[in-house]
Amino acid sequence: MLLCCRACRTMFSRLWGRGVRLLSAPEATAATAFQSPTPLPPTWNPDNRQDHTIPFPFSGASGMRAVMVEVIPLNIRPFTMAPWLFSSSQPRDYSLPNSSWSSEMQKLYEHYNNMCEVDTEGGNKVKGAWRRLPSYNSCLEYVTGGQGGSKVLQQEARLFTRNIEEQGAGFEYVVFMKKHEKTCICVFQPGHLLEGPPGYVHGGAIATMIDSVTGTHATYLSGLIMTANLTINYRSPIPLGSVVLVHSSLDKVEGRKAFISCQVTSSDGSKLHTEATGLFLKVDVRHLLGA
Ligand SMILES: CCCCCCCCCC(=O)SCCNC(=O)CCNC(=O)[C@H](O)C(C)(C)COP(=O)(O)OP(=O)(O)OC[C@H]1O[C@@H](n2cnc3c(N)ncnc32)[C@H](O)[C@@H]1OP(=O)(O)O
Repeated sequence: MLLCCRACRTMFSRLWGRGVRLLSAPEATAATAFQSPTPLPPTWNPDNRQDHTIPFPFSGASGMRAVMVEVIPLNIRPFTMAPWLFSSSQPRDYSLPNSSWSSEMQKLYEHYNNMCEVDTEGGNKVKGAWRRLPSYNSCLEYVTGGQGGSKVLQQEARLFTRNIEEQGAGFEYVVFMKKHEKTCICVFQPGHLLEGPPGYVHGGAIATMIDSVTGTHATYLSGLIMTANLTINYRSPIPLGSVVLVHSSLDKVEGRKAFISCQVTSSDGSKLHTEATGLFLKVDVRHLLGA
């Protein structure tokens, strides 16, 4: 599906949370080459996204760009957002290593990354049990497309955990998802701006990471979700600048509800810092829009 007009966007908003994935530019190019029954509008040019800016009259927001989406009829659905919808360049993937990462953080990243699915030179994928989840600092705009009911989320909004510009000062983390066991693991290095008690991480920052990791996990499992309940027990303080693991596992799914449990441990797993349980409810995009 090419998001090029009001009808497509309306369809996209209806499919949101039911296995919709935005395609990357190379994927979109391949899809149009092999699957599109009709030629794409001349405005579609993945190599120069500035050229396919199109008017977006029904929301009042001009400059929306066309993107490709793919509907994936699987139980576990990727939920890759594409902030380049609003940008002429690829967004920064915050889950990739940077110079602030300690050697321990880097080592753990490589440990899990080496077990991920990889692309080979021939274009084939070598299956790995894990998948690194990319992480961006902004989400795309949601539209209802309904008459008079469209609402656009603030373009200036930024994901809470990714809005500290100084590398290493705030939340440095990467989430990996194990495909078949419905578990996620996050390697987390809390920076000095997350202080609570002297030298230790603030409980709210720990709660934020737990909500983010379990919420991301629930999103990949169920689509669009909201946290309904989070119960946290703090067992031992987390030193600032240390590296910890946030383990997330799906306990059960009951209708719209996903029950997830979580433990924050030292990097070798020997020390329990925090444990939590969360309830996530699958919601319709209209819930976010207050419709
Ligand atoms: C890819 C990037 C990912 C980034 C990840 C970031 C994740 C961050 C996630 C968040 O932080 S979300 C923000 C914090 N959460 C909120 O602001 C949610 C505010 N609450 C609501 O919007 C609604 O209350 C909610 C969507 C949670 C539920 O409203 P609904 O109208 O959809 O559900 P309803 O009240 O009809 O209840 C449905 C069922 O859930 C149960 N339920 C609802 N809230 C509950 C609760 N708090 N505790 C226990 N059960 C609850 C309720 O009893 C009922 O059970 P039964 O079906 O068995 O009768």
